[in-house]
Amino acid sequence: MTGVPCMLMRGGTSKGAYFLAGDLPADPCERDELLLRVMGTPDPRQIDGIGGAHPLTSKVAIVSPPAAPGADVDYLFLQLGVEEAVVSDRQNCGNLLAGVGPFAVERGLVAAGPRETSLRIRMVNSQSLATATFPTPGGVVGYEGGTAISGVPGTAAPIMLDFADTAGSACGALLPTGRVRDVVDGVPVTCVDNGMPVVVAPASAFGLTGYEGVAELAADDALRDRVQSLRLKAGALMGLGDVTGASVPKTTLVAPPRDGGAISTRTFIPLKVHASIGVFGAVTVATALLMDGAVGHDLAELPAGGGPLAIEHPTGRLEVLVELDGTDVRRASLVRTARKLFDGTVHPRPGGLR
Ligand SMILES: O=C(O)/C=C(\CC(=O)C(=O)O)C(=O)O
Repeated sequence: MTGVPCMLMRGGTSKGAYFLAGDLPADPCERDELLLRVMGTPDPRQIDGIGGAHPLTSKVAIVSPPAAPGADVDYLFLQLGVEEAVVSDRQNCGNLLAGVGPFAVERGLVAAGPRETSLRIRMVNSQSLATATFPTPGGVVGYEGGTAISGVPGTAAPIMLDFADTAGSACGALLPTGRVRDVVDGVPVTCVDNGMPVVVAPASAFGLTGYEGVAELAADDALRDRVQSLRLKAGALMGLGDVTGASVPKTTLVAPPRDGGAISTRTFIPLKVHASIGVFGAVTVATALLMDGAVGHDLAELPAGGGPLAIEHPTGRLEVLVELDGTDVRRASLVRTARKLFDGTVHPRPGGLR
């Protein structure tokens, strides 16, 4: 194989390579090996590939016609390592999800509506459904618009994402330990999965304010070790087994809001500090905030009468609406943007990983 049709897109605050499943090897091992060569993994700079040398820019979306009724397209997300030759399908990515609808229209997998298009997307990683609604003026994807999202310069067309069945995406239950609060390594935590397995812990338990900058947190090796120890134990409690090399669970340190939002967050994915927060990460943290007794509930400023929660993060805020009925999730929704960066043929580095 010399070249593979590929579209590079920004999806929300991430960037990834989008492929039609039919353009990639059917065998998952062959496919993953090819994708590592496409991204330039393993290499801290990914200099011989199209990866951006960070987990948020070392991502792949694979889109295909639906394998079962109930969806318009299927979307498999793969997280590729940067320094390590690993490919993981153990988590969703709600940021790349934003680009899936536009990509499916661009590739002719689905017909666009005359003004906007609504697609049901099966997130194969968790077998859950998302509905994406985005502008398609004149039957073509409109990327331009007036919607700003924190962490991305400028504005673009809004992409509405709605979720109905994301609880227990990777762990099988919203509260995978069976409790709303646990104590791990002496730290009170809430282990929760509403689209992303997350360990929510108070920043104060780590001697932090929770408002530190990304560079400061990233330079703190002792903190990194404590986060790893916490997530290893919490991951086992959540039924995820040995998560040493896994991309989940994430850890989010929470503190009272200070910019008019619901909560302040600093998130580790799983050990690198996130410049903002993932989509499902934010949905999951917002879900915890709404539960009596959960870590974060007592620190949060919740809007009287419900409504969207603004999750503050190092580069702004992400607003998510989560509707709970006790510990049953009714729905979640939020807005993202996406942009086509290039469409062409990617030429992977020739075979052999090392
Ligand atoms: O947590 C991560 O690895 C980062 C993500 C994943 C994501 O989007 C999500 O949580 O839905 C991101 O910011 O893209």
